[in-house]
Amino acid sequence: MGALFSVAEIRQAEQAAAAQLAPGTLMQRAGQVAARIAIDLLGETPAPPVLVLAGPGNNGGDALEVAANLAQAGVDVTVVHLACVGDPSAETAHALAKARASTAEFTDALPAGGPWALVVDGLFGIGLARPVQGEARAMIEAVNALDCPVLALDVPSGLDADSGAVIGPDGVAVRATHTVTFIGNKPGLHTFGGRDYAGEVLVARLGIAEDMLPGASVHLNEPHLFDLAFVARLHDSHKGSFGDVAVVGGARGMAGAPILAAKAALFSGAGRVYVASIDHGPAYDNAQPELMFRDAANHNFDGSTIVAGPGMGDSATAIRVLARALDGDSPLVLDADALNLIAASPDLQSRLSARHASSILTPHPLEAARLLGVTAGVIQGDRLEAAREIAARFDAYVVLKGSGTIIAMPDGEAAINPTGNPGLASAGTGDVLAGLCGSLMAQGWPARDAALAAVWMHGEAADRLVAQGAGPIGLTAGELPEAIRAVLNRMVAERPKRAGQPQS
Ligand SMILES: NC(=O)C1=CN([C@@H]2O[C@H](COP(=O)(O)OP(=O)(O)OC[C@H]3O[C@@H](n4cnc5c(N)ncnc54)[C@H](OP(=O)(O)O)[C@@H]3O)[C@@H](O)[C@H]2O)[C@@H](O)CC1
Ligand SMILES: Nc1ncnc2c1ncn2[C@@H]1O[C@H](COP(=O)(O)OP(=O)(O)O)[C@@H](O)[C@H]1O
Ligand SMILES: [K+]
Repeated sequence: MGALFSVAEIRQAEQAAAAQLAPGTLMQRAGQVAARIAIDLLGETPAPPVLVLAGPGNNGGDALEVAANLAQAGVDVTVVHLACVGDPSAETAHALAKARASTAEFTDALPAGGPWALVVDGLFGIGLARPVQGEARAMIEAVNALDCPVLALDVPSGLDADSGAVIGPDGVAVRATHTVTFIGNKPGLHTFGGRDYAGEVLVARLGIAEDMLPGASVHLNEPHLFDLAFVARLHDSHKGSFGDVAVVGGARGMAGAPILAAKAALFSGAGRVYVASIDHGPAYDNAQPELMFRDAANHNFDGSTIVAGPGMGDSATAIRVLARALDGDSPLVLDADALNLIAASPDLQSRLSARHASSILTPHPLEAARLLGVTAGVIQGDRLEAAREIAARFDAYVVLKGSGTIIAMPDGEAAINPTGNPGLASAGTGDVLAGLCGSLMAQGWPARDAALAAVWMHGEAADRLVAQGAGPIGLTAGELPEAIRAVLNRMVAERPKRAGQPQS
């Protein structure tokens, strides 16, 4: 469930399965299932014609199978086929003959006509190895200017199925409304550009048994991954039962960031929440009088889960307090300035690597780039790999934020988050996420489950706010904690009643 496979893994499974099947079977199955999806998308109204774009390789072969199937079902189909330089594969040649023999109409260039009821994108799949140029590029640009549904076969043409990056430099990719992806789901459809280019993703296994695929180390982040950590509260409990969170931050002029993190901790159930200010913070917060304010330099963090970084600055005090937090035994969430300070200091890095207690790091791509000494472009070019590398380097749980947030574990396991929306692209939402991670750990959640659940619920809360009309435009970080509270309570209520300690 929710497994994601690399292109190399898919290729291996494809070869193993093809060896046991009559030639062309997988392509024919791909064509049949995609044609059925296309017919569903067309609906029942007498539809205008469908445009099928078939590239030079086997992705084009799939498209030709779709064209033949649609034509056979009585759909009016126009095909543009980019012939390959050498000979096509036997199965593609067979699909071409079949489509040619059908009622599908072939043209050499993209017809100016339309409107199209649907475009089927079978230009390139997982075999694309260089930026799309020339005629194919012009076709992709033309398709992206249309406003009809676009069904991509396997992968939107131009997108890297491993990373979600448009294959570049200066590449283009099809913006599909739907993608039917073959054999197994792929990480690049869900992170970075993936969510924008792939649209709704449907997986067609093509009859390949699960045991032909390797055990996946990457999954979509879904609640079943962290289900056991939800526990109902016992009546006989008190504030000490649900842990203390201390948010360290709030250098001069940045007092709001730790308050957002602290508010998230409070609204997600931490028993007591402190704001430990770096630079003589406020005495109390009028809007949130439950929060307790302390001076970070003199605060005793023993027994608290620490969330360090929001608005922390880079003063000598910030560095001293961070070093103390790293050396201690408290579970730790490291965000924002805490990550920047660590990136700039080999000493803090070795303190982080040497920790025995759990650490969750929540970098956005630029903070991740500083941690690895590369550019944000390099991080985005392979988000999965970057998150895993940081996790391995610091023996920590890593949340690499952005569309399709990656959660990477120190053992190499990783997840890609499907919830959330661009309403989260505003200042302060990351502080809320850090506070939520800390709150779950303070309540006894293992770091792995805390990271997975916090990211999922943070995104789900934003999705619900958007459904209520509170975004994506103008969604504010301060609205998230209440929405997160609703998500969390619903999730606990919906699950079998289990009281006591969260389990991994
Ligand atoms: N094999 C199977 O059993 C099954 C495979 N399946 C399907 O096959 C797909 C993979 O097919 P694939 O390996 O043929 O690669 P594909 O994605 O069509 O692209 C390669 C072609 O594009 C060309 N090309 C590359 N870059 C280019 C550029 N910039 N501009 C122009 N041309 C460029 C490249 O040319 P070359 O580099 O060789 O010169 C080659 O001709 C997979 O995604 C799935 O849909 C399913 O049917 C299930 C069963
Ligand atoms: N387009 C998007 N889609 C989904 N989530 C997003 C998007 N943009 C930002 N987010 C989420 O919003 C949060 C932003 O965090 P961050 O960049 O640290 O901002 P800040 O430091 O201002 O709080 C992260 O959880 C990130 O994953
Ligand atoms: K495609």
